[in-house]
Amino acid sequence: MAAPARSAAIQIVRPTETFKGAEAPEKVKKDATQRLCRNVLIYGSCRFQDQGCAYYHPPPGVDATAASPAAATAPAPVPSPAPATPKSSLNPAAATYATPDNKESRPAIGAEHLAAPVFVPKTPITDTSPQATARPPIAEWTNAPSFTPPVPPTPAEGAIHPAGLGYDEGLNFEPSHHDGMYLGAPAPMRVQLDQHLYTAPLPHVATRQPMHSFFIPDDLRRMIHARQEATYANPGISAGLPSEVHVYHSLVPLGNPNPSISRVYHHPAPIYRANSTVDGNVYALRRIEGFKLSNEAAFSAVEAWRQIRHANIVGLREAFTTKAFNDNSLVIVYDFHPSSTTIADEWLTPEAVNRRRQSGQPVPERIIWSYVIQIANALKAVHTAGLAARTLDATKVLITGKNRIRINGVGILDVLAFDSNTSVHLFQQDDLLNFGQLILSLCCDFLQPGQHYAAGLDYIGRAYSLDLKQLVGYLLGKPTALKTIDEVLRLAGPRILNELDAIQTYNDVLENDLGAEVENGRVARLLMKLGFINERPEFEMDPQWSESGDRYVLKLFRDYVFHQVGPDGKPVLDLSHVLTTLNKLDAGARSREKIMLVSRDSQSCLVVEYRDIYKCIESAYGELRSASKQPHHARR
Ligand SMILES: Nc1ncnc2c1ncn2[C@@H]1O[C@H](COP(=O)(O)OP(=O)(O)OP(=O)(O)O)[C@@H](O)[C@H]1O
Repeated sequence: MAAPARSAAIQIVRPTETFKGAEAPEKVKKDATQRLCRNVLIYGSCRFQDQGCAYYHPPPGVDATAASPAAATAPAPVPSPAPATPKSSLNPAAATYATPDNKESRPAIGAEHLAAPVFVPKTPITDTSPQATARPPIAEWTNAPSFTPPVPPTPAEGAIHPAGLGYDEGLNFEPSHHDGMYLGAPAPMRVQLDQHLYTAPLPHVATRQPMHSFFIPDDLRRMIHARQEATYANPGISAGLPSEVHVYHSLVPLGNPNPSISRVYHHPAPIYRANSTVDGNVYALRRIEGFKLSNEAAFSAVEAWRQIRHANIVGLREAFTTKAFNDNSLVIVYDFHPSSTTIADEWLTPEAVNRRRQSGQPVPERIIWSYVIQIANALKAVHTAGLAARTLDATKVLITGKNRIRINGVGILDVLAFDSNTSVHLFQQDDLLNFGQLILSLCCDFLQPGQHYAAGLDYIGRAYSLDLKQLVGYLLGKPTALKTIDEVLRLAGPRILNELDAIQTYNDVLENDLGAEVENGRVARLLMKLGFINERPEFEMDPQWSESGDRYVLKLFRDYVFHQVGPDGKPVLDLSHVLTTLNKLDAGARSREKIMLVSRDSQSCLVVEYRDIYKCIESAYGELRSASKQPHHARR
């Protein structure tokens, strides 16, 4: 086994030789043998220079000071600085080791110390003061069935987290479920972490199981995956479609590739997903088949629509005519909203209507108000810009994500049905009427086309609130100069606050999830660095590179994180331990928390601070990175 480097704050713990052979009480010898801890190291008193606290004390009833007075009374002596190994990034001046031996006679630390029997503390240390009296009798120590991770001192005693391993105020971790020993990780010495480095869920969004709080919630993850698939999935070459249209390529039909004449556009109007060669983004291309431009001025509205960027409107990017489809087509390019549906698909298909009838549940009023407010918001922006939506139809309102709606297909009728003689005010009045009909169709799925809306309003008055009935009645009322979107917003007033509240609460949830993902991203970067370093077969002609120097610490750390075993020898797959540890390491530049790393053969034991492991990673990764940048001839 390769020797670790001597490093600052890496204390190599060596068992005392205070009691040996016949001197050791029988019980203790038996216990030590059972634990594969050679000699009588459990009597050893190991003191750490940095914090002046002891991990380990002689058990009661055994007078360690008789054999080694210095160990019990004096703080750990500081050895003279050991020379650093050339590649260690750590400060050799702080290298020390713990032994109760007289400091004058202590040899300089060396690799041979790593072969010393492993030091495995076996009982909690709750008080390091000499006044401590409430210690268990020796029989309890030696008859302990298995290793019990020590309970760290209270914060007052050593600024150590009282909850012990597996807990963290910031991350709300689950406790570790195993009480067996971690291979090489028995001592959860902790200092308070920098809380700003951890994402704490807000109380009102922290209702999930703690482990789930590490990761993005399932429904959100599924939604994001579905969007990615809808954006990037390649179903192969679509027959009959050109390979390129203007600056767009890789066309994939959305919906019916050969639609009949659209109810809204009065032309066949297929829509395609396509990639832009200009910016690489994905767009939705609406093609109006058989369109012949008769008046250049018809395109004037396109520029006005291009200026409108609104959360409830599908953004229009550009429009052009083309013969790429072997006909005269108008193509209007929109933002692509992957895996979206429409209000018609969601609520007005015969299946959806049947489902509602069977369950006796109409479309919930909460959802209807949300749609009302979002559409009103969009229309306010459109009308304020001196435009009219003209396509407010259930098939042309996209639902993207959770309840977000966007008016789709804006600008198409401005080109198709260009009419410079009609005042935009009339089109805006049409918008309000279409708006009312859309809401009416959602509330009353029994209404037949052409049927008077009075029956619908009656039903709304019974099944929904009077506010909604009043609003729909207003929208469906006769056009007048006073009928405006502003009045609609006034009628919806109090409900707007509910919507605002819902949006902001959802925003909190998403920000919280984002925070967890930011940490996961940092952990992923850390793992990548460790992956570059650990088990590297050879570097700079040195096959032992990843096993020696700072890298040895990283190897032990990797084992500490991932390769722990329980007392029964079974692998411990404790995700909270992995994430806690890696998060601490990521915050490691400032963390003086110590952990104990023990080699697989239990012959080496290192006590290191997270910041030192951090330095080891930075140093080893830095070596790799500078070597990777060297020109070939400059390398050995
Ligand atoms: N901008 C867009 N981004 C992503 N998907 C879109 C976009 N616009 C439309 N879609 C998808 O394309 C599907 C078809 O839309 P389209 O407007 O052609 O519906 P339709 O019911 O076939 O309309 P029509 O009866 O007018 O032909 C929609 O259901 C929607 O899922």
